Amino acid sequence: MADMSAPSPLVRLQDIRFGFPGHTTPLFNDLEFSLPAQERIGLIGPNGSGKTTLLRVIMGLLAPQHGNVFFSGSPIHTREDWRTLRQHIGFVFQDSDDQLFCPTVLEDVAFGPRNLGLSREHARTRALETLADLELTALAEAMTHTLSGGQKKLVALATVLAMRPQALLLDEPTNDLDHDARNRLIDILERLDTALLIVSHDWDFLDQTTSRLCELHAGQLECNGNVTLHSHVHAHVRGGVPHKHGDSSPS
Ligand SMILES: Nc1ncnc2c1ncn2[C@@H]1O[C@H](COP(=O)(O)OP(=O)(O)OP(=O)(O)O)[C@@H](O)[C@H]1O
Repeated sequence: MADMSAPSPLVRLQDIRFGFPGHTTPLFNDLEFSLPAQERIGLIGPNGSGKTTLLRVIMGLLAPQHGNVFFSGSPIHTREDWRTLRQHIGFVFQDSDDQLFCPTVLEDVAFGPRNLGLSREHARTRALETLADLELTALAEAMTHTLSGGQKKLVALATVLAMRPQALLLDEPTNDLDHDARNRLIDILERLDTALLIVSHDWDFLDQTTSRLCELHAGQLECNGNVTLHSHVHAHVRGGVPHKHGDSSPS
């Protein structure tokens, strides 16, 4: 019997079917997924399996042909519902240029808080705090278009964190990052208490930042059990990809 006292997951996908127009087979079929508060999930799957598309469905950027998206236990129906979800779930795009559109870094990072209704001054303070947390203060007045790919990625993360989200969806966050920036990102994510859903082909990064893996394969999502005490990545044959598993799984 369901535990009625269990808190609702932050995000839930119920019975999702989605296909792009013109494609004969849907990308997702009867897909189910839950992201509980503070859970850290790595989303893996072959190229073209639909990982980015899944993040876009969660954010309401693509509408499924069937099924429901829930935020904190409530099904999303209206534009206002989507607005609420987007205020609490931050999406860091694969391409930072899709995320950064203001002339300066500070303006970009203050944009989200302004949208949440904070005053200009409060939004600026929030943006500066967020940049300081990420050790990016030196970039505050920089023109966004002059940043390197790695700097843009961290600033894109700052634009989302400035909104104090309950969950972060990150699409291939280590692309464009050199070794130091990648380590900085790992440190930053470790310090957060938000839920995480990270799409990545970087196994080592997922091993360090997440505690469960979900694999997209043939339109379905398969998630392993909790991996909290003992986890490792190895070349276990499941869909031909390495995966992480917990004590309960056979090695
Ligand atoms: N706007 C679109 N219109 C039509 N087809 C699309 C569109 N966006 C993606 N697709 C197709 O949908 C499938 C899934 O794409 P998606 O980018 O979600 O996969 P992915 O798992 O993130 O891939 P990768 O690991 O290569 O980043 C691919 O076959 C892709 O070509």
